[in-house]
Amino acid sequence: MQSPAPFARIGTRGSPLALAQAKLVRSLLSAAHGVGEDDIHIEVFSTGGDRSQDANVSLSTIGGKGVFTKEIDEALLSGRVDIGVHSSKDVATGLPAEMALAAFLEREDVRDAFLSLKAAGIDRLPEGAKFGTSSIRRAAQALRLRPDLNIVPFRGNVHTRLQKLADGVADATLLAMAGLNRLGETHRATSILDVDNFMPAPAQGAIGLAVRSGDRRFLDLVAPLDHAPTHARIAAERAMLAVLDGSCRTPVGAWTQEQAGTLTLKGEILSLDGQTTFRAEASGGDPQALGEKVGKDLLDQAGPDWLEQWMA
Ligand SMILES: NCc1[nH]cc(CCC(=O)O)c1CC(=O)O
Repeated sequence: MQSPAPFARIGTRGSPLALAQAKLVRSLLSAAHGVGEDDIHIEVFSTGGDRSQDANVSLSTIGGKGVFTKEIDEALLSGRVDIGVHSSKDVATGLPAEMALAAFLEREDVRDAFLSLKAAGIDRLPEGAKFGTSSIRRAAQALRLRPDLNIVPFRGNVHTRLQKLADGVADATLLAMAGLNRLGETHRATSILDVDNFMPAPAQGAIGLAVRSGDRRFLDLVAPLDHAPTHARIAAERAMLAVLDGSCRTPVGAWTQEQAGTLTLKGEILSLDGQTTFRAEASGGDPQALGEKVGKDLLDQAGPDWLEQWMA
């Protein structure tokens, strides 16, 4: 006998952070629609990003786009799951027309944390200290302040990285406060970094829900979970990133504030060594137009060949 179809099927990665996020979405869906949590299934997928993690391969080597989402996207489009739950910053710009990031939960702390068992802040690290990060944005921002730092590759889920820190693989690292908070590991942050020196990744700290664009039932189902101010901020930051080509080889930071429906978006692009920075800022009410404006301003400042010049 075939069991009845569940109310909804959620697709997620299997890391503790991804599972915590999927369970949060399940409980919110359950409350919003008055259905039991056991009627909302969580399906776990291993993505290319997860599989390459053990080998400590850098993400830029794998080649980026959707490396943490591809298998879930495919399951969504083929109808194996109905809702993909993602860290929005891991979702590529330029999604296929058949799928959409339809809702965003209220954004967590957008900032990065500094973590070290040896120094109270980045300025206190000894000359040439090992700075663990596989994020080209974090590496460039750290090198901008401390060109002497020795950047070492640092991948794996949050707990793996905390263990590597304890093992002395690096003297310090940066992690998103959002991830630490969602895992109940807030206390692991040595200090929280200011957004001017450490502008977060576009869309950092926001859980995004992907659904099939034409599937009215699930569009309606996730709608009550959408937090409009977060949605607007993420839309602006993703529009900016799309203009910059969304290359994961490009250090990009973004930070949006919202006040009474007006967004202010700050963006920056950096050279890999952190020694060149371009910044732009604008305000407006239309997230898409605002993001495109700031993105184009950054491209104009840097010149059309900036990618090639800096990445050569
Ligand atoms: N690529 C890993 C990743 N994707 C999203 C988060 C943090 C959670 C978030 O931004 O919502 C992290 C870990 C980190 O950067 O520390």
